[in-house]
Amino acid sequence: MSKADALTFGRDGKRRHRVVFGIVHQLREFIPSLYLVTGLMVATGILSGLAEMVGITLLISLIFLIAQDAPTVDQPLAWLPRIISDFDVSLPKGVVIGILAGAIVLRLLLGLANGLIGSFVAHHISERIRGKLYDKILDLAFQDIGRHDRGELITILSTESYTVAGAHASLVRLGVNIGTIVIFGIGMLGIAWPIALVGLAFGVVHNATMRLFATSYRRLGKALSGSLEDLTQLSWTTLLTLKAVRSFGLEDKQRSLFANLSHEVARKLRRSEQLGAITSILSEALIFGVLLGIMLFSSFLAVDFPAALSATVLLYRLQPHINELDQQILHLHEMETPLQRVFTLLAQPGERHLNTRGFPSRGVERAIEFKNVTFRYPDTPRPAIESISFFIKSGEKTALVGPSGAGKTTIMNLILRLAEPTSGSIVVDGTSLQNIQRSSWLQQLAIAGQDVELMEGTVRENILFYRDFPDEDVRWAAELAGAAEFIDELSYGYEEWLGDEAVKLSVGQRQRIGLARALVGRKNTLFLDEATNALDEETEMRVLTRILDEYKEKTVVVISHRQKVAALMTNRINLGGHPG
Ligand SMILES: Nc1ncnc2c1ncn2[C@@H]1O[C@H](COP(=O)(O)OP(=O)(O)OP(=O)(O)O)[C@@H](O)[C@H]1O
Repeated sequence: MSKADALTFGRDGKRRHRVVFGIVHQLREFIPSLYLVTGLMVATGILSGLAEMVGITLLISLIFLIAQDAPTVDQPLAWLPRIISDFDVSLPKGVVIGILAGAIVLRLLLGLANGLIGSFVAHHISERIRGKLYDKILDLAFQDIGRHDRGELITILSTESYTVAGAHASLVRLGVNIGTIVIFGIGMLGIAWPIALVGLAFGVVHNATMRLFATSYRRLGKALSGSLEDLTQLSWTTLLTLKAVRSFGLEDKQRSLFANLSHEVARKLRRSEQLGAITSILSEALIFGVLLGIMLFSSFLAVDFPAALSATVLLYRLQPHINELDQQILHLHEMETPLQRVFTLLAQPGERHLNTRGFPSRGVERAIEFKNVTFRYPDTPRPAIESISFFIKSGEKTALVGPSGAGKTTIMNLILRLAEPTSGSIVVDGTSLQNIQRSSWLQQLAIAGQDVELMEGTVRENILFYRDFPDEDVRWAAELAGAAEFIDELSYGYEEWLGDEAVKLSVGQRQRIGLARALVGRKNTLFLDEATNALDEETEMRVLTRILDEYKEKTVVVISHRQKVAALMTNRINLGGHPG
Protein backbone atom coordinates (compact mmCIF):
# COMPACT_ATOMS: atom_id res chain seq x y z
CA MET A 1 0.00 0.00 0.00
CA SER A 2 1.42 3.39 -0.98
CA LYS A 3 1.44 6.21 1.52
CA ALA A 4 -1.30 8.01 -0.34
CA ASP A 5 -3.38 4.87 -0.60
CA ALA A 6 -2.90 3.93 3.01
CA LEU A 7 -6.03 5.72 4.01
CA THR A 8 -8.12 4.65 1.06
CA PHE A 9 -10.39 2.20 2.69
CA GLY A 10 -12.56 -0.67 1.62
CA ARG A 11 -16.16 -1.48 2.42
CA ASP A 12 -17.81 -0.76 5.72
CA GLY A 13 -17.20 -4.06 7.54
CA LYS A 14 -13.43 -3.76 7.54
CA ARG A 15 -13.46 -0.04 7.19
CA ARG A 16 -13.09 1.01 10.80
CA HIS A 17 -10.14 -1.35 11.25
CA ARG A 18 -8.55 0.04 8.12
CA VAL A 19 -9.06 3.56 9.42
CA VAL A 20 -7.30 2.65 12.65
CA PHE A 21 -4.47 0.65 11.06
CA GLY A 22 -4.04 3.18 8.26
CA ILE A 23 -3.49 5.95 10.79
CA VAL A 24 -1.12 3.84 12.89
CA HIS A 25 0.83 2.95 9.75
CA GLN A 26 1.15 6.60 8.77
CA LEU A 27 1.96 7.88 12.21
CA ARG A 28 4.72 5.32 12.70
CA GLU A 29 6.64 6.90 9.86
CA PHE A 30 6.63 10.29 11.54
CA ILE A 31 6.98 9.34 15.19
CA PRO A 32 9.72 6.74 15.69
CA SER A 33 8.81 6.02 19.34
CA LEU A 34 5.07 5.81 18.53
CA TYR A 35 4.53 2.35 20.03
CA LEU A 36 6.42 3.13 23.24
CA VAL A 37 4.65 6.43 23.83
CA THR A 38 1.26 5.10 22.84
CA GLY A 39 1.79 1.98 24.99
CA LEU A 40 2.67 4.15 27.98
CA MET A 41 -0.39 6.34 27.50
CA VAL A 42 -2.72 3.36 27.03
CA ALA A 43 -1.19 1.61 30.08
CA THR A 44 -1.66 4.62 32.38
CA GLY A 45 -5.20 5.02 31.05
CA ILE A 46 -6.06 1.36 31.70
CA LEU A 47 -4.42 1.37 35.14
CA SER A 48 -6.49 4.40 35.95
CA GLY A 49 -9.62 2.40 34.97
CA LEU A 50 -8.43 -0.49 37.14
CA ALA A 51 -7.93 1.83 40.11
CA GLU A 52 -11.44 3.14 39.53
CA MET A 53 -12.90 -0.37 39.52
CA VAL A 54 -11.08 -1.31 42.74
CA GLY A 55 -12.28 1.94 44.27
CA ILE A 56 -15.92 1.31 43.31
CA THR A 57 -16.09 -2.21 44.72
CA LEU A 58 -14.24 -1.19 47.89
CA LEU A 59 -16.58 1.74 48.36
CA ILE A 60 -19.63 -0.48 48.10
CA SER A 61 -18.10 -3.03 50.50
CA LEU A 62 -17.35 -0.21 52.90
CA ILE A 63 -20.92 1.10 52.73
CA PHE A 64 -22.21 -2.37 53.66
CA LEU A 65 -19.57 -2.69 56.38
CA ILE A 66 -20.69 0.59 57.92
CA ALA A 67 -24.38 -0.30 57.50
CA GLN A 68 -23.85 -3.68 59.26
CA ASP A 69 -21.42 -2.17 61.80
CA ALA A 70 -19.03 -5.14 61.24
CA PRO A 71 -15.25 -4.88 62.05
CA THR A 72 -14.00 -6.66 58.93
CA VAL A 73 -14.99 -7.09 55.32
CA ASP A 74 -14.73 -10.67 54.15
CA GLN A 75 -15.25 -9.78 50.54
CA PRO A 76 -13.68 -6.35 49.97
CA LEU A 77 -13.09 -6.90 46.28
CA ALA A 78 -16.25 -8.66 45.33
CA TRP A 79 -14.79 -10.79 42.54
CA LEU A 80 -11.68 -12.08 44.36
CA PRO A 81 -13.26 -14.94 46.44
CA ARG A 82 -14.77 -16.38 43.30
CA ILE A 83 -11.46 -16.39 41.48
CA ILE A 84 -9.30 -17.65 44.40
CA SER A 85 -11.84 -19.59 46.43
CA ASP A 86 -9.49 -20.74 49.28
CA PHE A 87 -7.89 -17.37 49.80
CA ASP A 88 -8.86 -15.44 52.90
CA VAL A 89 -9.37 -11.88 51.86
CA SER A 90 -11.14 -10.53 54.92
CA LEU A 91 -9.85 -7.07 55.78
CA PRO A 92 -10.37 -4.72 58.74
CA LYS A 93 -12.28 -1.51 58.15
CA GLY A 94 -9.16 0.70 58.46
CA VAL A 95 -7.30 -1.27 55.80
CA VAL A 96 -10.28 -1.09 53.44
CA ILE A 97 -10.43 2.69 53.93
CA GLY A 98 -6.67 2.87 53.33
CA ILE A 99 -6.85 0.86 50.12
CA LEU A 100 -9.85 2.88 48.97
CA ALA A 101 -7.99 6.15 49.58
CA GLY A 102 -4.92 4.68 47.82
CA ALA A 103 -7.06 3.67 44.82
CA ILE A 104 -8.56 7.17 44.63
CA VAL A 105 -5.14 8.86 44.85
CA LEU A 106 -3.69 6.41 42.29
CA ARG A 107 -6.61 7.11 39.95
CA LEU A 108 -6.04 10.85 40.25
CA LEU A 109 -2.26 10.58 39.74
CA LEU A 110 -2.63 8.27 36.75
CA GLY A 111 -5.24 10.61 35.28
CA LEU A 112 -2.85 13.53 35.76
CA ALA A 113 0.10 11.60 34.26
CA ASN A 114 -2.05 10.54 31.34
CA GLY A 115 -3.19 14.12 30.73
CA LEU A 116 0.35 15.50 30.92
CA ILE A 117 1.86 12.84 28.64
CA GLY A 118 -1.11 13.25 26.26
CA SER A 119 -0.63 16.99 26.03
CA PHE A 120 3.14 16.62 25.50
CA VAL A 121 2.67 13.98 22.80
CA ALA A 122 -0.12 15.92 21.02
CA HIS A 123 2.02 19.06 20.78
CA HIS A 124 5.05 17.04 19.76
CA ILE A 125 3.10 15.36 16.95
CA SER A 126 1.57 18.65 15.80
CA GLU A 127 4.94 20.37 15.80
CA ARG A 128 6.56 17.53 13.85
CA ILE A 129 3.79 17.29 11.27
CA ARG A 130 3.64 21.09 10.86
CA GLY A 131 7.40 21.16 10.39
CA LYS A 132 7.29 18.33 7.87
CA LEU A 133 4.45 19.95 5.92
CA TYR A 134 6.27 23.28 5.79
CA ASP A 135 9.42 21.48 4.75
CA LYS A 136 7.49 19.66 2.05
CA ILE A 137 6.07 22.89 0.65
CA LEU A 138 9.63 24.25 0.43
CA ASP A 139 10.85 20.98 -1.05
CA LEU A 140 8.09 20.28 -3.61
CA ALA A 141 9.03 20.39 -7.25
CA PHE A 142 8.28 23.94 -8.40
CA GLN A 143 5.82 22.77 -11.04
CA ASP A 144 3.95 20.65 -8.47
CA ILE A 145 3.36 23.69 -6.25
CA GLY A 146 1.31 25.21 -9.07
CA ARG A 147 -1.04 22.23 -8.96
CA HIS A 148 -2.11 22.97 -5.40
CA ASP A 149 -4.14 26.01 -4.76
CA ARG A 150 -2.97 28.29 -1.94
CA GLY A 151 -6.19 27.87 0.03
CA GLU A 152 -5.68 24.11 0.09
CA LEU A 153 -2.07 24.43 1.25
CA ILE A 154 -2.93 26.94 3.96
CA THR A 155 -5.82 24.79 5.22
CA ILE A 156 -3.59 21.72 5.35
CA LEU A 157 -0.73 23.55 7.06
CA SER A 158 -2.71 25.59 9.54
CA THR A 159 -5.76 23.45 10.34
CA GLU A 160 -5.54 19.92 9.09
CA SER A 161 -2.03 19.34 10.46
CA TYR A 162 -3.65 19.31 13.92
CA THR A 163 -5.93 16.43 13.00
CA VAL A 164 -2.91 14.11 13.06
CA ALA A 165 -2.40 14.77 16.78
CA GLY A 166 -6.18 14.50 17.19
CA ALA A 167 -6.15 11.12 15.44
CA HIS A 168 -3.36 9.88 17.71
CA ALA A 169 -5.26 11.05 20.80
CA SER A 170 -8.34 9.22 19.50
CA LEU A 171 -6.30 6.06 18.97
CA VAL A 172 -4.95 6.25 22.52
CA ARG A 173 -8.43 6.78 23.93
CA LEU A 174 -9.58 3.85 21.81
CA GLY A 175 -6.89 1.64 23.40
CA VAL A 176 -7.69 2.91 26.90
CA ASN A 177 -11.40 2.37 26.43
CA ILE A 178 -10.98 -1.14 25.04
CA GLY A 179 -8.60 -2.02 27.90
CA THR A 180 -10.92 -0.53 30.52
CA ILE A 181 -13.97 -2.26 29.05
CA VAL A 182 -12.09 -5.61 29.16
CA ILE A 183 -11.00 -5.03 32.77
CA PHE A 184 -14.47 -3.92 33.89
CA GLY A 185 -15.90 -6.87 31.98
CA ILE A 186 -13.63 -9.34 33.83
CA GLY A 187 -14.50 -7.66 37.12
CA MET A 188 -18.21 -7.90 36.39
CA LEU A 189 -17.86 -11.55 35.38
CA GLY A 190 -16.19 -12.26 38.73
CA ILE A 191 -18.81 -10.35 40.70
CA ALA A 192 -22.00 -11.29 38.91
CA TRP A 193 -21.79 -13.14 35.60
CA PRO A 194 -25.49 -12.74 34.66
CA ILE A 195 -25.07 -8.97 34.84
CA ALA A 196 -21.84 -9.22 32.82
CA LEU A 197 -23.74 -11.13 30.12
CA VAL A 198 -26.42 -8.44 30.07
CA GLY A 199 -23.57 -5.91 29.73
CA LEU A 200 -22.09 -7.87 26.82
CA ALA A 201 -25.44 -7.99 25.03
CA PHE A 202 -25.73 -4.27 25.63
CA GLY A 203 -22.27 -3.75 24.10
CA VAL A 204 -23.26 -5.63 20.92
CA VAL A 205 -26.52 -3.65 20.50
CA HIS A 206 -24.71 -0.41 21.26
CA ASN A 207 -22.00 -1.12 18.73
CA ALA A 208 -24.51 -2.00 15.99
CA THR A 209 -26.44 1.22 16.67
CA MET A 210 -23.33 3.36 16.46
CA ARG A 211 -22.29 1.76 13.18
CA LEU A 212 -25.37 3.28 11.63
CA PHE A 213 -23.76 6.67 12.19
CA ALA A 214 -20.31 5.88 10.81
CA THR A 215 -21.17 6.54 7.16
CA SER A 216 -22.82 9.87 7.99
CA TYR A 217 -19.75 10.90 9.98
CA ARG A 218 -17.42 9.99 7.16
CA ARG A 219 -19.48 11.90 4.59
CA LEU A 220 -19.73 14.85 6.91
CA GLY A 221 -15.96 14.90 7.49
CA LYS A 222 -15.33 14.98 3.76
CA ALA A 223 -17.92 17.67 3.11
CA LEU A 224 -16.64 19.80 6.00
CA SER A 225 -13.07 19.59 4.71
CA GLY A 226 -14.20 20.71 1.26
CA SER A 227 -16.26 23.61 2.60
CA LEU A 228 -13.45 24.82 4.85
CA GLU A 229 -11.09 24.75 1.91
CA ASP A 230 -13.53 26.71 -0.28
CA LEU A 231 -13.88 29.32 2.45
CA THR A 232 -10.10 29.66 2.90
CA GLN A 233 -9.64 29.82 -0.86
CA LEU A 234 -12.21 32.59 -1.22
CA SER A 235 -10.65 34.57 1.66
CA TRP A 236 -7.22 34.14 0.12
CA THR A 237 -8.35 35.15 -3.38
CA THR A 238 -10.24 38.16 -1.99
CA LEU A 239 -7.12 39.37 -0.19
CA LEU A 240 -5.01 38.91 -3.30
CA THR A 241 -7.48 40.62 -5.61
CA LEU A 242 -8.85 43.19 -3.17
CA LYS A 243 -8.06 46.10 -5.45
CA ALA A 244 -9.74 44.43 -8.44
CA VAL A 245 -12.80 43.53 -6.33
CA ARG A 246 -13.13 47.15 -5.18
CA SER A 247 -12.42 48.59 -8.64
CA PHE A 248 -15.08 46.42 -10.27
CA GLY A 249 -17.56 47.12 -7.46
CA LEU A 250 -17.87 43.42 -6.64
CA GLU A 251 -18.08 43.78 -2.84
CA ASP A 252 -21.74 42.69 -2.64
CA LYS A 253 -21.12 39.68 -4.83
CA GLN A 254 -18.07 38.65 -2.80
CA ARG A 255 -19.96 39.23 0.45
CA SER A 256 -22.78 36.99 -0.67
CA LEU A 257 -20.34 34.31 -1.91
CA PHE A 258 -18.55 34.42 1.45
CA ALA A 259 -21.83 34.34 3.39
CA ASN A 260 -22.95 31.24 1.48
CA LEU A 261 -19.70 29.39 2.03
CA SER A 262 -19.51 30.47 5.65
CA HIS A 263 -23.10 29.31 6.14
CA GLU A 264 -22.18 25.92 4.64
CA VAL A 265 -19.27 25.54 7.08
CA ALA A 266 -21.48 26.52 10.04
CA ARG A 267 -24.23 24.14 8.85
CA LYS A 268 -21.82 21.21 8.60
CA LEU A 269 -20.20 21.96 11.94
CA ARG A 270 -23.68 22.16 13.51
CA ARG A 271 -24.64 18.88 11.87
CA SER A 272 -21.47 17.27 13.22
CA GLU A 273 -22.27 18.48 16.74
CA GLN A 274 -25.91 17.36 16.38
CA LEU A 275 -24.76 13.91 15.29
CA GLY A 276 -22.43 13.82 18.31
CA ALA A 277 -25.26 14.84 20.63
CA ILE A 278 -27.67 12.28 19.13
CA THR A 279 -25.18 9.41 19.43
CA SER A 280 -24.35 10.40 22.98
CA ILE A 281 -28.03 10.61 24.01
CA LEU A 282 -28.79 7.34 22.27
CA SER A 283 -25.92 5.70 24.06
CA GLU A 284 -27.10 6.99 27.44
CA ALA A 285 -30.68 5.94 26.73
CA LEU A 286 -29.44 2.42 25.95
CA ILE A 287 -27.48 2.14 29.22
CA PHE A 288 -30.40 3.45 31.26
CA GLY A 289 -32.61 0.89 29.57
CA VAL A 290 -30.18 -1.86 30.54
CA LEU A 291 -29.89 -0.64 34.14
CA LEU A 292 -33.65 -0.44 34.40
CA GLY A 293 -33.88 -3.97 32.99
CA ILE A 294 -31.39 -5.28 35.56
CA MET A 295 -33.32 -3.67 38.42
CA LEU A 296 -36.68 -4.98 37.19
CA PHE A 297 -35.39 -8.50 36.68
CA SER A 298 -32.82 -8.62 39.53
CA SER A 299 -35.02 -11.02 41.50
CA PHE A 300 -34.69 -13.53 38.62
CA LEU A 301 -30.88 -13.19 38.51
CA ALA A 302 -28.96 -15.50 40.87
CA VAL A 303 -26.79 -12.72 42.35
CA ASP A 304 -26.53 -11.44 45.94
CA PHE A 305 -27.41 -7.83 46.49
CA PRO A 306 -23.96 -6.24 47.23
CA ALA A 307 -22.47 -8.07 44.25
CA ALA A 308 -25.39 -7.04 42.02
CA LEU A 309 -24.99 -3.46 43.19
CA SER A 310 -21.21 -3.49 42.55
CA ALA A 311 -21.71 -4.98 39.07
CA THR A 312 -24.47 -2.52 38.25
CA VAL A 313 -22.35 0.45 39.35
CA LEU A 314 -19.48 -0.93 37.24
CA LEU A 315 -21.83 -1.29 34.29
CA TYR A 316 -22.94 2.27 34.84
CA ARG A 317 -19.32 3.49 35.00
CA LEU A 318 -18.60 1.43 31.89
CA GLN A 319 -21.08 3.45 29.89
CA PRO A 320 -18.83 6.52 29.35
CA HIS A 321 -16.06 4.20 28.13
CA ILE A 322 -18.35 2.45 25.64
CA ASN A 323 -19.77 5.79 24.64
CA GLU A 324 -16.31 7.28 24.17
CA LEU A 325 -15.13 4.21 22.26
CA ASP A 326 -17.81 4.79 19.65
CA GLN A 327 -17.27 8.54 19.62
CA GLN A 328 -13.57 8.01 18.94
CA ILE A 329 -14.24 5.59 16.09
CA LEU A 330 -16.75 8.00 14.55
CA HIS A 331 -14.30 10.83 15.10
CA LEU A 332 -11.61 8.86 13.24
CA HIS A 333 -14.02 8.44 10.33
CA GLU A 334 -14.63 12.18 10.37
CA MET A 335 -10.87 12.82 10.32
CA GLU A 336 -10.27 10.46 7.43
CA THR A 337 -10.37 13.13 4.70
CA PRO A 338 -8.17 15.77 6.37
CA LEU A 339 -5.69 13.05 7.36
CA GLN A 340 -5.60 11.76 3.82
CA ARG A 341 -4.85 15.26 2.53
CA VAL A 342 -2.03 15.74 5.04
CA PHE A 343 -0.45 12.38 4.27
CA THR A 344 -0.92 12.73 0.51
CA LEU A 345 0.94 16.04 0.57
CA LEU A 346 3.70 14.55 2.71
CA ALA A 347 3.99 11.62 0.31
CA GLN A 348 4.73 13.83 -2.69
CA PRO A 349 8.25 13.61 -4.00
CA GLY A 350 10.58 16.41 -2.99
CA GLU A 351 13.73 17.80 -4.50
CA ARG A 352 15.93 18.11 -1.45
CA HIS A 353 18.42 15.60 -2.84
CA LEU A 354 19.22 18.03 -5.68
CA ASN A 355 20.67 20.46 -3.14
CA THR A 356 23.38 18.11 -2.00
CA ARG A 357 23.90 15.73 -4.93
CA GLY A 358 26.73 16.45 -7.37
CA PHE A 359 29.86 18.57 -7.51
CA PRO A 360 30.07 21.86 -5.65
CA SER A 361 29.79 24.80 -8.01
CA ARG A 362 32.52 27.41 -8.52
CA GLY A 363 30.21 29.60 -10.59
CA VAL A 364 30.51 30.18 -14.32
CA GLU A 365 34.17 30.29 -15.27
CA ARG A 366 33.82 29.75 -19.04
CA ALA A 367 30.19 29.39 -20.20
CA ILE A 368 26.67 28.12 -19.69
CA GLU A 369 25.70 26.07 -22.71
CA PHE A 370 22.20 24.93 -23.74
CA LYS A 371 22.48 21.81 -25.90
CA ASN A 372 19.27 20.94 -27.77
CA VAL A 373 17.19 21.65 -24.71
CA THR A 374 13.50 20.83 -24.87
CA PHE A 375 11.14 21.45 -21.98
CA ARG A 376 7.49 20.56 -21.71
CA TYR A 377 5.42 21.55 -18.68
CA PRO A 378 3.44 18.61 -17.26
CA ASP A 379 0.02 18.07 -18.85
CA THR A 380 0.63 20.49 -21.71
CA PRO A 381 0.31 19.47 -25.37
CA ARG A 382 3.40 21.27 -26.68
CA PRO A 383 6.89 21.95 -25.35
CA ALA A 384 7.47 25.46 -24.04
CA ILE A 385 10.91 25.38 -25.69
CA GLU A 386 12.14 22.86 -28.24
CA SER A 387 15.71 21.94 -29.20
CA ILE A 388 17.19 25.22 -28.05
CA SER A 389 20.99 25.62 -28.24
CA PHE A 390 23.08 28.64 -27.25
CA PHE A 391 26.09 29.85 -25.23
CA ILE A 392 26.19 32.39 -22.42
CA LYS A 393 29.86 33.21 -22.03
CA SER A 394 31.32 34.16 -18.68
CA GLY A 395 31.82 37.89 -18.28
CA GLU A 396 29.60 38.63 -21.27
CA LYS A 397 26.47 40.78 -21.26
CA THR A 398 23.73 38.78 -22.94
CA ALA A 399 20.23 39.80 -24.00
CA LEU A 400 17.64 37.04 -24.29
CA VAL A 401 14.96 38.31 -26.65
CA GLY A 402 11.86 36.89 -28.25
CA PRO A 403 8.11 37.38 -28.45
CA SER A 404 5.80 36.77 -25.53
CA GLY A 405 5.44 33.06 -24.81
CA ALA A 406 8.69 32.18 -26.61
CA GLY A 407 10.05 30.55 -23.45
CA LYS A 408 12.42 33.16 -21.99
CA THR A 409 11.25 32.72 -18.39
CA THR A 410 11.24 28.96 -18.88
CA ILE A 411 14.92 29.17 -19.82
CA MET A 412 15.59 31.20 -16.69
CA ASN A 413 13.74 28.61 -14.59
CA LEU A 414 15.84 25.85 -16.13
CA ILE A 415 19.04 27.72 -15.30
CA LEU A 416 17.80 28.16 -11.72
CA ARG A 417 16.91 24.46 -11.69
CA LEU A 418 13.32 25.15 -10.75
CA ALA A 419 12.71 22.57 -13.48
CA GLU A 420 14.88 20.04 -15.35
CA PRO A 421 15.02 19.76 -19.17
CA THR A 422 12.74 17.14 -20.69
CA SER A 423 15.58 16.38 -23.12
CA GLY A 424 18.93 17.84 -24.02
CA SER A 425 21.29 19.26 -21.42
CA ILE A 426 22.51 22.43 -19.81
CA VAL A 427 26.26 22.39 -19.35
CA VAL A 428 28.30 24.70 -17.13
CA ASP A 429 32.05 24.76 -17.87
CA GLY A 430 31.80 21.26 -19.36
CA THR A 431 29.78 19.74 -16.48
CA SER A 432 26.10 18.96 -16.85
CA LEU A 433 24.09 21.21 -14.53
CA GLN A 434 22.33 18.10 -13.24
CA ASN A 435 25.67 16.93 -11.81
CA ILE A 436 26.23 20.15 -9.91
CA GLN A 437 24.93 20.62 -6.37
CA ARG A 438 21.87 22.81 -6.73
CA SER A 439 22.36 24.79 -3.50
CA SER A 440 25.98 25.65 -4.29
CA TRP A 441 25.00 26.55 -7.88
CA LEU A 442 22.28 28.93 -6.68
CA GLN A 443 24.78 30.49 -4.28
CA GLN A 444 26.66 31.77 -7.33
CA LEU A 445 23.68 33.45 -9.00
CA ALA A 446 21.41 36.38 -8.41
CA ILE A 447 18.05 36.87 -10.08
CA ALA A 448 15.45 39.59 -10.24
CA GLY A 449 12.11 39.20 -12.01
CA GLN A 450 9.27 41.49 -12.99
CA ASP A 451 7.01 40.39 -10.12
CA VAL A 452 8.63 41.12 -6.80
CA GLU A 453 7.45 39.07 -3.86
CA LEU A 454 7.69 41.69 -1.15
CA MET A 455 7.00 40.59 2.40
CA GLU A 456 5.73 42.22 5.54
CA GLY A 457 8.77 43.95 7.03
CA THR A 458 11.00 46.99 6.62
CA VAL A 459 12.60 48.10 3.36
CA ARG A 460 15.95 46.88 4.71
CA GLU A 461 14.50 43.46 5.60
CA ASN A 462 13.00 43.23 2.12
CA ILE A 463 16.36 43.91 0.49
CA LEU A 464 18.17 41.49 2.82
CA PHE A 465 15.44 38.84 2.44
CA TYR A 466 16.51 36.63 5.37
CA ARG A 467 20.21 36.98 4.48
CA ASP A 468 22.88 38.77 6.45
CA PHE A 469 24.77 41.63 4.79
CA PRO A 470 26.24 44.81 6.29
CA ASP A 471 24.29 48.07 6.01
CA GLU A 472 26.86 49.48 3.54
CA ASP A 473 26.03 46.62 1.13
CA VAL A 474 22.29 47.26 1.47
CA ARG A 475 22.84 50.93 0.69
CA TRP A 476 25.21 50.12 -2.19
CA ALA A 477 22.66 47.74 -3.73
CA ALA A 478 19.79 50.21 -3.28
CA GLU A 479 21.81 52.96 -4.96
CA LEU A 480 22.81 50.72 -7.84
CA ALA A 481 19.18 49.62 -8.31
CA GLY A 482 18.01 53.25 -8.34
CA ALA A 483 16.01 52.56 -5.16
CA ALA A 484 17.98 54.76 -2.74
CA GLU A 485 16.50 57.91 -4.29
CA PHE A 486 12.94 57.08 -3.16
CA ILE A 487 13.89 55.16 0.00
CA ASP A 488 15.61 58.29 1.35
CA GLU A 489 12.35 60.16 0.94
CA LEU A 490 10.31 57.68 2.99
CA SER A 491 9.58 58.85 6.58
CA TYR A 492 11.72 56.10 8.11
CA GLY A 493 14.03 55.45 5.17
CA TYR A 494 15.35 51.89 5.21
CA GLU A 495 13.37 51.20 8.39
CA GLU A 496 10.04 52.10 6.75
CA TRP A 497 7.57 49.30 7.37
CA LEU A 498 6.13 47.74 4.22
CA GLY A 499 2.79 46.03 4.77
CA ASP A 500 1.92 42.69 3.29
CA GLU A 501 1.36 44.06 -0.20
CA ALA A 502 3.69 47.05 0.15
CA VAL A 503 0.84 49.20 -1.22
CA LYS A 504 2.71 52.41 -0.46
CA LEU A 505 5.21 51.61 -3.23
CA SER A 506 4.63 52.00 -6.94
CA VAL A 507 5.23 48.96 -9.18
CA GLY A 508 8.48 50.51 -10.43
CA GLN A 509 9.62 51.13 -6.84
CA ARG A 510 8.82 47.56 -5.89
CA GLN A 511 10.86 46.35 -8.86
CA ARG A 512 13.83 48.44 -7.73
CA ILE A 513 13.63 46.88 -4.23
CA GLY A 514 13.63 43.48 -5.96
CA LEU A 515 16.63 44.54 -7.99
CA ALA A 516 18.49 45.68 -4.86
CA ARG A 517 17.63 42.31 -3.30
CA ALA A 518 19.36 40.55 -6.20
CA LEU A 519 22.35 42.90 -6.23
CA VAL A 520 23.12 42.94 -2.51
CA GLY A 521 24.97 39.60 -2.56
CA ARG A 522 27.44 40.94 -5.19
CA LYS A 523 27.19 37.67 -7.12
CA ASN A 524 29.27 37.07 -10.25
CA THR A 525 26.30 36.07 -12.41
CA LEU A 526 23.20 38.21 -12.61
CA PHE A 527 19.90 37.37 -14.34
CA LEU A 528 17.32 40.07 -14.90
CA ASP A 529 13.99 38.74 -16.18
CA GLU A 530 12.07 41.88 -17.24
CA ALA A 531 13.22 43.16 -13.85
CA THR A 532 13.00 46.83 -14.81
CA ASN A 533 10.09 46.80 -17.26
CA ALA A 534 7.85 48.89 -14.99
CA LEU A 535 10.34 51.79 -14.92
CA ASP A 536 10.12 54.66 -17.35
CA GLU A 537 12.59 54.25 -20.18
CA GLU A 538 14.96 56.92 -18.95
CA THR A 539 15.21 55.51 -15.41
CA GLU A 540 15.51 51.97 -16.76
CA MET A 541 18.41 52.91 -19.05
CA ARG A 542 20.12 54.83 -16.25
CA VAL A 543 19.79 51.91 -13.79
CA LEU A 544 20.92 49.27 -16.30
CA THR A 545 23.87 51.33 -17.54
CA ARG A 546 25.11 51.73 -13.97
CA ILE A 547 24.69 48.04 -13.26
CA LEU A 548 26.57 47.07 -16.43
CA ASP A 549 29.30 49.49 -15.50
CA GLU A 550 29.61 48.00 -12.03
CA TYR A 551 29.45 44.42 -13.40
CA LYS A 552 32.14 44.93 -16.07
CA GLU A 553 33.91 41.66 -15.25
CA LYS A 554 30.78 39.73 -14.40
CA THR A 555 28.15 37.80 -16.34
CA VAL A 556 24.81 39.53 -16.89
CA VAL A 557 21.81 38.08 -18.72
CA VAL A 558 18.86 40.37 -19.36
CA ILE A 559 15.44 39.39 -20.67
CA SER A 560 13.64 42.35 -22.14
CA HIS A 561 11.13 43.27 -24.80
CA ARG A 562 12.76 46.69 -25.27
CA GLN A 563 15.18 47.02 -28.17
CA LYS A 564 17.06 49.78 -26.35
CA VAL A 565 17.78 47.45 -23.45
CA ALA A 566 18.94 44.66 -25.76
CA ALA A 567 21.18 47.18 -27.51
CA LEU A 568 23.07 47.79 -24.24
CA MET A 569 24.24 44.17 -24.26
CA THR A 570 27.19 42.71 -26.16
CA ASN A 571 25.55 39.40 -27.04
CA ARG A 572 22.03 38.52 -28.14
CA ILE A 573 20.13 35.23 -28.10
CA ASN A 574 16.99 35.28 -30.24
CA LEU A 575 14.15 32.93 -29.44
CA GLY A 576 12.18 32.93 -32.66
CA GLY A 577 8.72 32.23 -31.29
CA HIS A 578 6.69 29.29 -30.20
CA PRO A 579 8.07 26.05 -31.59
CA GLY A 580 4.61 24.73 -32.39
N1 LIG B 1 3.67 26.54 -15.27
C1 LIG B 1 3.35 26.40 -16.57
N2 LIG B 1 2.57 25.36 -16.93
C2 LIG B 1 2.25 25.18 -18.21
N3 LIG B 1 2.66 25.96 -19.23
C3 LIG B 1 3.45 27.01 -18.92
C4 LIG B 1 3.83 27.29 -17.58
N4 LIG B 1 4.62 28.39 -17.58
C5 LIG B 1 4.70 28.78 -18.86
N5 LIG B 1 4.02 27.96 -19.66
C6 LIG B 1 3.91 28.04 -21.13
O1 LIG B 1 5.23 27.96 -21.66
C7 LIG B 1 5.37 28.85 -22.74
C8 LIG B 1 6.59 29.76 -22.49
O2 LIG B 1 6.30 30.58 -21.37
P1 LIG B 1 7.37 31.61 -20.78
O3 LIG B 1 6.77 32.23 -19.59
O4 LIG B 1 8.66 30.93 -20.63
O5 LIG B 1 7.44 32.66 -21.98
P2 LIG B 1 8.15 34.08 -22.03
O6 LIG B 1 8.94 34.11 -23.29
O7 LIG B 1 8.89 34.35 -20.77
O8 LIG B 1 6.87 35.00 -22.13
P3 LIG B 1 6.70 36.54 -21.69
O9 LIG B 1 7.62 37.37 -22.53
O10 LIG B 1 5.27 36.83 -22.00
O11 LIG B 1 7.00 36.62 -20.22
C9 LIG B 1 4.06 29.61 -22.87
O12 LIG B 1 3.33 29.02 -23.92
C10 LIG B 1 3.37 29.39 -21.56
O13 LIG B 1 1.98 29.30 -21.72
